[in-house]
Amino acid sequence: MEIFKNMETYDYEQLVFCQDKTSGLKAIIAIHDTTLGPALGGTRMWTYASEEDAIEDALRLARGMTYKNAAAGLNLGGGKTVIIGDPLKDKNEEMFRAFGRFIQGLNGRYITAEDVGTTVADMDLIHEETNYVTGISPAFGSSGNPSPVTAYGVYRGMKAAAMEAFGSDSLEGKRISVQGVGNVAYHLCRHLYEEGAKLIVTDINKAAVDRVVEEFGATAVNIDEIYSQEVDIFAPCALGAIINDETIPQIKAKVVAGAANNQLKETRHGDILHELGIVYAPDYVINAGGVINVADELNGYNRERAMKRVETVYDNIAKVMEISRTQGIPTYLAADRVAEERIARVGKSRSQFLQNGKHILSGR
Ligand SMILES: NC(=O)c1ccc[n+]([C@@H]2O[C@H](COP(=O)([O-])OP(=O)(O)OC[C@H]3O[C@@H](n4cnc5c(N)ncnc54)[C@H](O)[C@@H]3O)[C@@H](O)[C@H]2O)c1
Ligand SMILES: CC(C)C[C@H](N)C(=O)O
Repeated sequence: MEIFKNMETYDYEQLVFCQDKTSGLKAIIAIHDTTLGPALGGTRMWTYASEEDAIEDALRLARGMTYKNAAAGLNLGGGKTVIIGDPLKDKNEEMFRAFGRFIQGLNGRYITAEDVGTTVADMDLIHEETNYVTGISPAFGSSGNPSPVTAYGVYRGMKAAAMEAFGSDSLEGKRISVQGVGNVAYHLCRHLYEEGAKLIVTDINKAAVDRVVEEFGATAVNIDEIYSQEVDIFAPCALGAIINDETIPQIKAKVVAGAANNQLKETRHGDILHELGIVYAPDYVINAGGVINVADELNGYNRERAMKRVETVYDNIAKVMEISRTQGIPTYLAADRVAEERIARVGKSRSQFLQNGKHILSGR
């Protein structure tokens, strides 16, 4: 892999490799763009097939956070970490504390939070070493686990996408397939069940499936059967790249709207959905509830204020749909334009000099 060439293609600022032999920490922090502010993005722990796969995932996810934070109207840049390892077997206290010290070394350029494979308890360990971490225990005045809030945002965004596709944002009686029923999707299923939707679910974890079958009357299907279900809405809530050449021909849903990051394997798959008339709610717009919530901690966490802001996911999806419709472009492209225009606009005004007390001459 030509790392610098790859970084140059999408203009990444920084890639940090963190190694700690005692704890077994092998982490990669990717900082994509800090035009709008410090890079905020979660830490994923995953068993990658190769170091290259881990680097690629960190880079892709970090860029996604730049767009997510920009489109959500946050004054934050984009970054992400991947820790190489099995979250069920390889975690230890020293690992997260060592990682916390690496984050501290970046002096606020990167702020972390949860992602797949990490928990509030892990964030609390990081917090032992640095303040640049969010999603820590409410006992510290923090917002805790972001997943239920992400789920609420996805639910609201799904309603906005339904409005576009069906002319009504009611999900009552809608058939909705959900791929992966983990932290976010469990709460999403609860909202959908409470509104009267019919759920069809799958997961590689049987216990997770059983829970939503028992609690929300969901119907379970095999992993590879989820794409071809006769449903109104398909909600990808596991990992990325699941909208691809193999899956698109199977999809019968009129709407794709879910929590997973990087759902389109390639951008051309967003073009194909558009051509087929399938309404795609861009992943980083619809799943921004969690980051909106943890970002509020930077102002001293206020749940009411944070939840008010999470409500904007509905409006943000509606806006992207409107741009797509009026300009005749796919929704993923409409979302990219919203994010890129904001970064360009704000970046331009931030380029004007503003005394910040750290002028090079001030120490003389
Ligand atoms: N947690 C958040 O607040 C948040 C915020 C924004 C985006 N996301 C994204 O949403 C997605 C889900 O996040 P989460 O926190 O719920 O993670 P999670 O690990 O709790 O849930 C993911 C679920 O998907 C299942 N899964 C994995 N591979 C699968 C497969 N091939 N088929 C079916 N199921 C499979 C897992 O067993 C797990 O239950 C991720 O892509 C994450 O990056 C999460
Ligand atoms: C900051 C977080 C809550 C990050 C979250 N995992 C996301 O992808 O948005």
